Amino acid sequence: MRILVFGAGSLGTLVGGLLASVHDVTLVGRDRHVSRVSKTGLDIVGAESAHVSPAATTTETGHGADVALVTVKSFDTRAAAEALEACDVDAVLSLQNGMTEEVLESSLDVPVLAGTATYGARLVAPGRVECTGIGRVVLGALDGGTSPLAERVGKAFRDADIRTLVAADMPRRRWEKLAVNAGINAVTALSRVENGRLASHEAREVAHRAARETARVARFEGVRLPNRVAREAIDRVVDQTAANRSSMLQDVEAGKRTEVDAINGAVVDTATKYDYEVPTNRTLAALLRAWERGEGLR
Ligand SMILES: NC(=O)C1=CN([C@@H]2O[C@H](COP(=O)(O)OP(=O)(O)OC[C@H]3O[C@@H](n4cnc5c(N)ncnc54)[C@H](OP(=O)(O)O)[C@@H]3O)[C@@H](O)[C@H]2O)C=CC1
Ligand SMILES: CC(C)(CO)C(=O)C(=O)O
Repeated sequence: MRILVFGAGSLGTLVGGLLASVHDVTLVGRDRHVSRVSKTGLDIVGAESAHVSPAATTTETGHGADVALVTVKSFDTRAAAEALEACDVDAVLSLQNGMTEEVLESSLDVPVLAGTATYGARLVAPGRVECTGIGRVVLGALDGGTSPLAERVGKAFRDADIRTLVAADMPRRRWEKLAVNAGINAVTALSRVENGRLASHEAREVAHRAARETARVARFEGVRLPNRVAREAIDRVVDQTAANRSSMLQDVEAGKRTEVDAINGAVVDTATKYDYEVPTNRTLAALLRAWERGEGLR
């Protein structure tokens, strides 16, 4: 399968690198990284270990693919969609956090698959990516149901030994992941603690409230996500990723822009459509944006 990875940073480089062991992969990323990969190949270290030699470039122009993986940060999704319009790709799969597939679907006239990834990845140097945790990729039709395209892409991932589930209920899974990110990412970023600290702290109640608000908004959108399931998802992920510093905490510690707009901001924006108040998500989004617009970003 020909695979274009648009946004070869941490996650894109890890997933693209693993896929490169059996597929024709092209990484689209920034110059220092893709130049090193082109010259000396890619080292995958940590929980996964490999040396692969995918094609690597700074521009997507002129590249075709059976599927393009979108792995830019959520706030770069519209630019990614505009770039992919100029490419000859037959399908798109987002592995991003946040509700980004709608942006891709509105801009591109190819099928958009929904995806979530719980692998941990960190680009440690140009040409070198660390797998910080083996998780799973879950992918499927954006609106749910079975999809021969999703089955083909899922097989391609499994053929590369990537733990992959093809699911027919992506709407619910997306909203459940959003509830997890809305609760854990913002709370750990603002309190500067790893995920596991929430297990024994009153801040877990804040995460639960953000998740419950997200579940209510999901139900407004016609997605069956009970409050209990959202709350249990928070507790499960806090337990399973106890040592993780969430991606939002890592962004804050690095002085980088966060994905708050596509996470807590998306909950607020969607709730507003239904004239429904989500005070916890609104507060978390406001505090993170205040940090971003204050002294936060370097
Ligand atoms: N890292 C992880 O462990 C996981 C990440 N995710 C999600 O995956 C997504 C990506 O995260 P992550 O990999 O950590 O982020 P990164 O910032 O490491 O990767 C994104 C990369 O895309 C590059 N990029 C953006 N626009 C372009 C462009 N037009 N052309 C070429 N390169 C471009 C960025 O460069 P620049 O920074 O210079 O703009 C950056 O190197 C996020 O939504 C995140 O929440 C989900 C699960 C796990
Ligand atoms: C699930 C969780 C919270 C794991 O850290 C995550 O997706 C992230 O950090 O963005």
